[in-house]
Amino acid sequence: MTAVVTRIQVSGDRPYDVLVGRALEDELPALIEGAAQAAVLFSAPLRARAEQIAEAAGVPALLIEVPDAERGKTVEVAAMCWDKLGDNNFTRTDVVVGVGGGAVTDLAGFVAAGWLRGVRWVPCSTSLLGMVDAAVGGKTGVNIAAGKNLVGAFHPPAGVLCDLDALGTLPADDLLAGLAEVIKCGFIADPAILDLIEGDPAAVVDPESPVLRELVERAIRVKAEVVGVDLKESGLREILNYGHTLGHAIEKREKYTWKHGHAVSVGLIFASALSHLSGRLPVDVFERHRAILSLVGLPTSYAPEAWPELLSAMRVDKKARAATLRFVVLDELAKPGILAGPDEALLERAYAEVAR
Ligand SMILES: NC(=O)c1ccc[n+]([C@@H]2O[C@H](COP(=O)([O-])OP(=O)(O)OC[C@H]3O[C@@H](n4cnc5c(N)ncnc54)[C@H](O)[C@@H]3O)[C@@H](O)[C@H]2O)c1
Ligand SMILES: O=C(O)C(=O)C[C@@H](O)[C@H](O)[C@H](O)COP(=O)(O)O
Ligand SMILES: [Zn+2]
Repeated sequence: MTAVVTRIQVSGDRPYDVLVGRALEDELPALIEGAAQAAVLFSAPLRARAEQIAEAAGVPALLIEVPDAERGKTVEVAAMCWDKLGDNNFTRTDVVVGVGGGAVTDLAGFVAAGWLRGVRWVPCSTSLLGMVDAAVGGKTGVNIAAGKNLVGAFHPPAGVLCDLDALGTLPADDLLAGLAEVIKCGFIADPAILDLIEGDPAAVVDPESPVLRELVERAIRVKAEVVGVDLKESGLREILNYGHTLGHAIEKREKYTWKHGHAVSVGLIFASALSHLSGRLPVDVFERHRAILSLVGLPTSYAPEAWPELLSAMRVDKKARAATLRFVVLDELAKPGILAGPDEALLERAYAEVAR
């Protein structure tokens, strides 16, 4: 039987496809046509897959190993990669390939965006979170001391490969992290996602299950529709940041040792509490957040004493405008909006829902 490949188009000035399927490495040569060489960025756990992808590229490939997870998402690591491209005479027709989870593909995209002011790149996503979110939409970047993803560029890829075979080796906790972004998509745009998870929570953590594939494709479609009309986050794209204002603050406080998806999970409780306590979101939808995130085993609470530090970290969130904090909230299921400048008492009451 021929394996089915699903192609989801992302529109925009330079449209591209997100491919979901199995054994997708043979799709790479078409995406990098005209390149004389490829730089394949990867971290240690993905060495074997990176070598396989480098082999399939059909052009000489420079393998560049970077530190794993958030340790690789730094300006210093990006500079190390640029030095290697320079040493190997990378020109504008050459291509950067990222093989890994969201951390490696965010870095690879940033390296590509900076090199010669922008060369082609292809994320070969290997984590659930990467497939449904990080590899799609052209947000690339690194973390700095002041906060998460504060330096980066919008630089859409030439195409995205989401090879479901990779999920077979993904640690269970990282699969869970990806589910947080899938659940986010359920609340902001596609409630069928929530029904699927609530209907069969065991299937959603089985890398072989058709339910997981359906969730991957649904979440990608949500993201593709949004970034296809608002690449640079001038409006609509902000909805993808639901749960992230507090989530990023937690990641910073934890010195990036918490998984992004776990921090977003706590952030979703906070954002839904803010939505409800500001009189916008009915209580049942608010409570559904805690229920579904707990059902799959994601965290829903965080340290009570952390609030002052988190509030200060949230002030450098990209959605803030001058001193005004802005949050993505829900008015009802699948109806996101913006809450600008909530008073501190309201923020504290929402945090009490997290700190319990
Ligand atoms: N650019 C965007 O739009 C966007 C969207 C969402 C998240 N992100 C970023 O993505 C990052 C999180 O991504 P993540 O959850 O994939 O974490 P990650 O990239 O840190 O990967 C988590 C761990 O899983 C390992 N791993 C990945 N795939 C594997 C596989 N198939 N087999 C074995 N091990 C594997 C990695 O080596 C790492 O140790 C964060 O930095 C976040 O800010 C970016
Ligand atoms: O693609 C987006 O836009 C998102 O907000 C998706 C988020 O899940 C993702 O974590 C993104 O990297 C956050 O972007 P940031 O601009 O807040 O750093
Ligand atoms: Zn995210």
